[in-house]
Amino acid sequence: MKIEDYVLSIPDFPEPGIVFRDVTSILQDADGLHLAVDLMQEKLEGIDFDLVVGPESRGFIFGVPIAYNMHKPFIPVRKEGKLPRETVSVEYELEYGTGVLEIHKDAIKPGQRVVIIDDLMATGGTNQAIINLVESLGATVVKTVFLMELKGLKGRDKLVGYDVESIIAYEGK
Ligand SMILES: O=P(O)(O)OC[C@H]1O[C@H](OP(=O)(O)OP(=O)(O)O)[C@H](O)[C@@H]1O
Ligand SMILES: Nc1ncnc2[nH]cnc12
Repeated sequence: MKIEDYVLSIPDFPEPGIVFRDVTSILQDADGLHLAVDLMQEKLEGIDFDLVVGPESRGFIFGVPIAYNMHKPFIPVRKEGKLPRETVSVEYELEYGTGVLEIHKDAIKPGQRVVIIDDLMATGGTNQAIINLVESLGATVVKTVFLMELKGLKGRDKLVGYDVESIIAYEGK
């Protein structure tokens, strides 16, 4: 089976007009999970990087196995108020809502080369916010790998000049 065959699309979730691309339908199949991690990890072959950053919560699902396989640290980006030590934070907008993302200040050092892993790009707001966090700590984002991308939401317009790849690209929203 191809990776896109594992994804169930749920209309009008979590609100009318959104077609939800359900990553859990990949995860609940052992072959789907392997294929997703392997295909995303392949996109990092030949890339020189120091650590993987992934956002709560679906970014954790793929970020951790890829970091583990490639023997790199994994740095979580979390929603407001969850991290126990000193953080830097940024406001961001989502396809449905707004919020604040935070990262531990001591987790990334100036000059480090960072890869961002997440399940899906919608508006690109989350990725842009993570780039802001990483750059505010003096580090560089060398690549982002998404499993899925909703091209109709034009997230790449926010990420001009950055190396962004996805495994499955949906034409619409
Ligand atoms: O490109 P964007 O418009 O920023 O949207 C994409 C983000 O939205 C989803 O996470 P969400 O914030 O819904 O949190 P979750 O992973 O905990 O469900 C998804 O996992 C991405 O991180
Ligand atoms: N349409 C969508 N499907 C799955 N996750 C999302 N996160 C933001 N938009 C989404």
